[in-house]
Amino acid sequence: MTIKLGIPSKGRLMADTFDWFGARGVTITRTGTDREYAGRVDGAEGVELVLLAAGEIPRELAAGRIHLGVTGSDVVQEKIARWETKIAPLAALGFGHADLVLAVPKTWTDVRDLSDLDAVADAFRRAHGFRLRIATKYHRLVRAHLKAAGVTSYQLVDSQGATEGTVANLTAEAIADITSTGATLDANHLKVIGDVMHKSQATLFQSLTADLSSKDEELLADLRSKIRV
Ligand SMILES: Nc1ncnc2c1ncn2[C@@H]1O[C@H](COP(=O)(O)OP(=O)(O)OP(=O)(O)O)[C@@H](O)[C@H]1O
Ligand SMILES: O=P(O)(O)OC[C@H]1O[C@H](OP(=O)(O)OP(=O)(O)O)[C@H](O)[C@@H]1O
Repeated sequence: MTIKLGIPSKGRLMADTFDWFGARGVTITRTGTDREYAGRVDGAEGVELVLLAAGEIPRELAAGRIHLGVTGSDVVQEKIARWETKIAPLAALGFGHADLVLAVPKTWTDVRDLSDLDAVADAFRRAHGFRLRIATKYHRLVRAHLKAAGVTSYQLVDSQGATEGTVANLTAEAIADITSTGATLDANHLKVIGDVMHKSQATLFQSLTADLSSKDEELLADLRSKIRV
């Protein structure tokens, strides 16, 4: 019996997660070659490391295939319908900060907030015969935010990467994506409008659906007390 701990398999999110656990006396190390997705956990008994793409950790938590997982709060809320019923946040980890924002061309000087966008979107539809396109991979979060703001004349077009480029490529009029420094938006001549739709950061989550034997409950309680969450 082990507790399965899902950690992002690459990049800053992986390195910062290793540091966060290390600072609490739980040492995570990769084993094998650089390209081998294997590792070990020392300092807590019965914890198995599962290295996963950050974007897949929400699904694994919701399905109960891992007990604990670290990923951005944005991907959990985006990928899992009624996420609170399947996944519980245990601790915000203080890194991986990113804001989900809506952005339009800087040349749209009259558009500063969502009510301006709503007006432009209606005019766009009348002029072009189709709805203004917003490129994003955050469909659920963007739809919920625009619905709450009463914006209806738009369509989402899926973009799984390089989203800020879609406006110059003429496949969208606006984008919704995460930003941290703002450099990518700026380089692509875009400006943020309206409020931040979601403030994301790396978070330790617990699955509410994973099976736990009584031995697992003990292992989990031991790990949680060591990392103080
Ligand atoms: N520039 C950034 N600054 C801070 N956090 C970021 C940034 N880009 C992505 N993230 C965060 O990283 C997490 C993973 O994002 P995402 O699934 O897009 O991963 P990715 O890096 O594209 O990985 P993959 O290539 O494996 O899909 C998200 O929670 C997101 O908020
Ligand atoms: O505000 P900034 O600091 O410029 O960061 C924002 C960029 O970072 C992420 O992209 P990433 O580099 O992960 O590539 P992606 O476009 O393939 O998702 C995100 O999708 C933005 O494009």
